[in-house]
Amino acid sequence: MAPAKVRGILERLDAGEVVIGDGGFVFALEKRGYVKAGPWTQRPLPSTLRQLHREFLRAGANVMQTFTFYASDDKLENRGSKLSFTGAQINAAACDLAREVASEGDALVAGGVSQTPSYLSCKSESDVKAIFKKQLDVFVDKNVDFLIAEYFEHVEEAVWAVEVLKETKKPVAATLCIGPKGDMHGVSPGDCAVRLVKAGAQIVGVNCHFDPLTCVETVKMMKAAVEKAGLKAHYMVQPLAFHTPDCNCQGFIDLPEFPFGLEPRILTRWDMHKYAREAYNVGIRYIGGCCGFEPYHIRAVAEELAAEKGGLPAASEKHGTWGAGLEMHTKPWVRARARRDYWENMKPASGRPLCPAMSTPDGWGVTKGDADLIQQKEATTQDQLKPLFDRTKSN
Ligand code: MET
Ligand SMILES: [Zn+2]
Repeated sequence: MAPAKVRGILERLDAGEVVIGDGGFVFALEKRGYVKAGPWTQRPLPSTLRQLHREFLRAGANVMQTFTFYASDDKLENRGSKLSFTGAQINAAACDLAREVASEGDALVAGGVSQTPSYLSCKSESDVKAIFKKQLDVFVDKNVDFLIAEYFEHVEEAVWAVEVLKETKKPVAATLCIGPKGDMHGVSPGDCAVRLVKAGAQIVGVNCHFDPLTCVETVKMMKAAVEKAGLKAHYMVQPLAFHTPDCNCQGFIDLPEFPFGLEPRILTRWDMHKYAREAYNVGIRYIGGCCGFEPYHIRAVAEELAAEKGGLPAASEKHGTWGAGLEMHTKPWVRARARRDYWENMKPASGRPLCPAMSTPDGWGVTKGDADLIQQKEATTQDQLKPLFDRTKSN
């Protein structure tokens, strides 16, 4: 049960407050060796999740998202996973853990649904909605504070998700994983946002797939279109913590480094200051992170917005704004870096000889409606992989 005194998401946003989101769970847990890239969510992970939620809370996050990314029954069955847990069990455990940690601070619990293999495989609207409904039943039972439809490449599916989530009467946020070029069917960010608001989402924006400033730019386009249509909404952004200047409309999924070689692209904490300020300046008030975001990235967002938030997060005790914590460093030249203008102007070297600054995205251009994207339940065989390997070689 939610403690009565915690103020809701709309109450906070309506009052003009900044709400800080959490970070990238699937990527963080994959690196720590607890989830597999692709299926991502496959089982409850009590102690690991509790610790990660706590780290984001300590870093200043006001929202604990349930670790339910891709935890719909159709995705869990996907690609031959032999699972010992049902979707309902995984979703319920995720809600309990998020609530346990949220109650340790002033945080809210958000139940999340994401795009489904059923949609990509061209199943009907009612089939896809039934998948969302199953996850939603658990979120209602566990009384999450609000709902997020996140990581949708096609606005049509996101609208279906919002329509289902709305039935609960809980606040609904919707974020697409798109950039300025729009969704995978070519619908512009502005049109996507208008459709989501009309479907009933009170908070709209983007998550994942692109770097922070590209995501902020995309949400700015959404905001302009929603306002032009005479509608009202709150805005939200949860970008990657990777630089993606070379991406096409499919975002970082198309980069050759995805998902196991992205490290050289990670944003520094100082890049995060710039992101947080940009997002705030365009009027976005729910500011968080997605893949690549570690707790220290969220701490940087919270530090940049400390004046607006009315204070620093607990984790800043070990940091000090703009490197102030270096005052006690052993080496004098490092102590000399305990100041804002040093970190604000420092250009980090990549340290990687012979590496290009940018990559060429794969650009297979496969999306919903394309036979190659029909999802299967069986594990992919070597025979099925071979033509894919060959195609990559010829690119
Ligand atoms: C691939 S996007 C993943 C979003 C999810 N909220 C996570 O952080 O894990
Ligand atoms: Zn992500």
